[in-house]
Amino acid sequence: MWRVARSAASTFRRTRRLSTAISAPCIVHKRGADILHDPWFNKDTGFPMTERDRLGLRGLLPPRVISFEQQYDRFMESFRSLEKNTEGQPESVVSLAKWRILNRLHDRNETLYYRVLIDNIKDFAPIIYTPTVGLVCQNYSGLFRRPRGMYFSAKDKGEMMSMIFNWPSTQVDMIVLTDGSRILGLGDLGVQGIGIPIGKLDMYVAAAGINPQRVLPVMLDVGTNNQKLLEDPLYLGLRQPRLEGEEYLSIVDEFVEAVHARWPKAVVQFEDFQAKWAFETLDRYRKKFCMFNDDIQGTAGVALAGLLGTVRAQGRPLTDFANQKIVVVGAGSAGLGVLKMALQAVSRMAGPSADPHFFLLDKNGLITKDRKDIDPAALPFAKAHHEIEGLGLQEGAGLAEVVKKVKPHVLLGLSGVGGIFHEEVLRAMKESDSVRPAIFAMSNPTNNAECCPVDAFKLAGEDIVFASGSPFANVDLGNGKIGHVNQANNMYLFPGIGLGALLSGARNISDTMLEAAAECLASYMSDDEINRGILYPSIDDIRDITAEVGAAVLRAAVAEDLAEGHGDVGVRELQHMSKEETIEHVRENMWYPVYGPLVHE
Ligand SMILES: NC(=O)C1=CN([C@@H]2O[C@H](COP(=O)(O)OP(=O)(O)OC[C@H]3O[C@@H](n4cnc5c(N)ncnc54)[C@H](O)[C@@H]3O)[C@@H](O)[C@H]2O)C=CC1
Ligand SMILES: CC(=O)C(=O)O
Ligand SMILES: [Mg+2]
Repeated sequence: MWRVARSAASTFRRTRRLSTAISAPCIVHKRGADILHDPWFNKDTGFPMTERDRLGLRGLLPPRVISFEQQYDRFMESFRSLEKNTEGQPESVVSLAKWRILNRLHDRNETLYYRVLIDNIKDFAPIIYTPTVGLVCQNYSGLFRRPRGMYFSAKDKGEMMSMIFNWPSTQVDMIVLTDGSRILGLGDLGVQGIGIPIGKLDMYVAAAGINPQRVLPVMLDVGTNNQKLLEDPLYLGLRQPRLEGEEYLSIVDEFVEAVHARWPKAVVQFEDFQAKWAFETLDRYRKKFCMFNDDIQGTAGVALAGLLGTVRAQGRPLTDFANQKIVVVGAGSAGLGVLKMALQAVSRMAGPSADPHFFLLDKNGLITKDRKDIDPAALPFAKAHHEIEGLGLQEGAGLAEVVKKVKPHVLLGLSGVGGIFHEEVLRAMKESDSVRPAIFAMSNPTNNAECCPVDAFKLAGEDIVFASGSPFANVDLGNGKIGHVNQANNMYLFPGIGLGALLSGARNISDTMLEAAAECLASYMSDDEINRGILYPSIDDIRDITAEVGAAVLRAAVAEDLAEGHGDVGVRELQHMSKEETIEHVRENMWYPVYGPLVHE
């Protein structure tokens, strides 16, 4: 069950390993300029003379050989000068300029790109991931220079089984798939949503050490209902309304079959699908192959780990989670996923007859059993009349009224609506029944956060525990005190879920595996950190936490008899590994960017 222990010290913390680390030779089927134009193999000026001779590169590069470390420093220098030169310019201009310089490196030399990303993950995650990735998706058609990933459109019906063989890599381990229908809190962005699978897979490479030659970002373009995009002459996607019903599902089915025909053991992460398709596809496929929905399941685990942290921050035993009053704002894929997992945790702690104190609101206010046309997925969390009449609440009550009357321990936003935790709501949280009220403004990107931390600490009090989905700076509370800002983002779990599923060779991803991931994250923080309001590890430790989460998921898959083994490591071997050996096994399987010798075949 839920433990509270500090894990072994980080071994991955901001290590700049020697570029001379020994790496197995890599076979290339190209020569000359073709290699320079292939970011998987390109080393730019870093090709040693022997390799230049071997691969027909002599004369195609300036004569001096530059070391990997020099190339690294040169890139970081240009990045820092860009920061300096763009000082004072609007934030969106600066963010896009930073994204461009990183993207150019990504397009040119993946080894160097992933090395700078891993070593500077805290600075670069906000560029390749939320919030800047949202801006990139919004401007995708204008920013487009060259494709990345694969695009399957409604016009490709009947062709996908052969199209999948157009992907140049022989092996794919990890796929992130979107239909672009709900990109962060930015709505339907159609084909432009491809930026999200790309950003998520960058996090897979950086955090989980998945080999970048084995990842595949995928856009399933079934049209868009975004009128502005349909009218934009530069829009790069299908100019038609979204497919619905069976027509829609037949496209997803065909894609899924094609993927599994070519790579039967690939793990598929569904990302940023609108709620109805997020739930429907999860139900449809989760027992059939190794997939999960990050917004429903990854978010749930991260939120639950944070919620358990807030119980500890109140100085209460974890079992007190069953008594926490939690108001969740947003009844979509993320909000419902969180409540479902929280309900399972309460049932485990207090028994199946437990009566959790959850309150759920959507755009029409408090959801009760009186709601007409209630979403069946929200029904288990809808309040009965007798549960709220004592509080003077009724169907559709507004957020401020609910917070004033419930005095919740936790206010958690997954609504996608920026600023919805306004002054009246935040002041009401000051009257919470908790000694450390918790405010989770989890919507992305930054402008869609339900509130900003400065307002939260100012209006709800300095004792709050605060988390947001996108990164914000800590708040200076004066008198030398700091209001800690946590980043409650599924990035702490999805890389470990995917990696653990992959290395176990799991047939599918069970609730037990997901619970193991959440439990691992929850138990990662020390009491001292929790008391200081720190609920999640620093993103600098993302490889370390991912190794532990991956091992927890792998062990859960083995224990549940879902594992089939991976590569030359069979189930029996996995079964005999201790917890520490499993963590080590996961670490050893993480790819790390170094220039290995290239051999032409
Ligand atoms: N921090 C994290 O790791 C994650 C954050 N998110 C964020 O959560 C947000 C929602 O995502 P989904 O649940 O997938 O979206 P969704 O579209 O499925 O659900 C949004 C929900 O918010 C409700 N809502 C809209 N306006 C509201 C209002 N004024 N008051 C109360 N409720 C309102 C809607 O009725 C709906 O129930 C997005 O901004 C997304 O970026 C999602 C997944 C992970
Ligand atoms: C973080 C994430 O998955 C989202 O905002 O949709
Ligand atoms: Mg998402």
